Amino acid sequence: MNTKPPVIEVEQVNLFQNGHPVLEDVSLTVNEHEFHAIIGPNGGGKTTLLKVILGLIRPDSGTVRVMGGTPHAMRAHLGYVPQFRTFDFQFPISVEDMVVSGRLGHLDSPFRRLSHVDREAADEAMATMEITHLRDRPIHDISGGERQRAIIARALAGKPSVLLLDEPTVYVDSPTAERFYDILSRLRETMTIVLVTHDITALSPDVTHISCVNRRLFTHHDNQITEEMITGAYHCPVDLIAHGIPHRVIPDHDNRVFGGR
Ligand SMILES: Nc1ncnc2c1ncn2[C@@H]1O[C@H](COP(=O)(O)OP(=O)(O)OP(=O)(O)O)[C@@H](O)[C@H]1O
Repeated sequence: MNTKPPVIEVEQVNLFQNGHPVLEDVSLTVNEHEFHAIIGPNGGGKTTLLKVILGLIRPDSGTVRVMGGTPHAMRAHLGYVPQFRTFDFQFPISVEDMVVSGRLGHLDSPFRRLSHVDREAADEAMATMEITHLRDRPIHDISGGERQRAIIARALAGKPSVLLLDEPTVYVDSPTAERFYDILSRLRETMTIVLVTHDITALSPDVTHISCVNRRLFTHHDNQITEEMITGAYHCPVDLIAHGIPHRVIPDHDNRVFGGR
């Protein structure tokens, strides 16, 4: 019998921002080695939900547990890849400097210098993300796909058990996204992956579970996007055409249905 607690357990979370509900009665369970995609429209609450899981935002009610503990106590197990646009790629550092900065959360004292253990973890992360050959290049001087792999390597340098990614494929073309998903599928052998995206056409076929969030959360316990989930979360009628990789067509919004937000 598996007695391990779920990797992530969100129970009946409600959260308001400026008096407006952003998450309403949200519950989500993610188990070890799942590749869980959270989809939903812009402004649906995807980033907020990730920040609640990370312990960066406290919900107004409900509970969040990470590997049975509080997000704060378990933060060393969490690797976070924020949205691409939050990084300043004009900053004058090399790819290696950027990746090794992912070790800073592991320094037990502000006076401890980076050790060979930190350097080795950064080397391993660069090898995993296939960017070792770029290590000395300035981050402003590499392509969008290479930058994307560098920010993920930075999260991997912390040796997380869970990798949480916010819109990781938003600035890359589809061959680059496919290569990136191959790497994520390999990573799932050693960690749990949670990915949020508004782009449901770009989802990996290796995703094991899909949830759809638009203030409320709808979960489907396999990797199919159902019409119910999309209609419930996007508040619009949707025709779904499945070809292994889910595809969808969203007709014009019906304002009578859409009026909710
Ligand atoms: N700090 C904040 N103060 C006020 N409102 C906020 C704050 N953070 C988020 N919101 C609001 O909460 C809602 C959800 O935002 P969130 O960024 O979580 O959505 P999202 O699904 O990640 O969107 P996107 O796909 O555009 O990144 C939005 O209406 C947003 O304006």
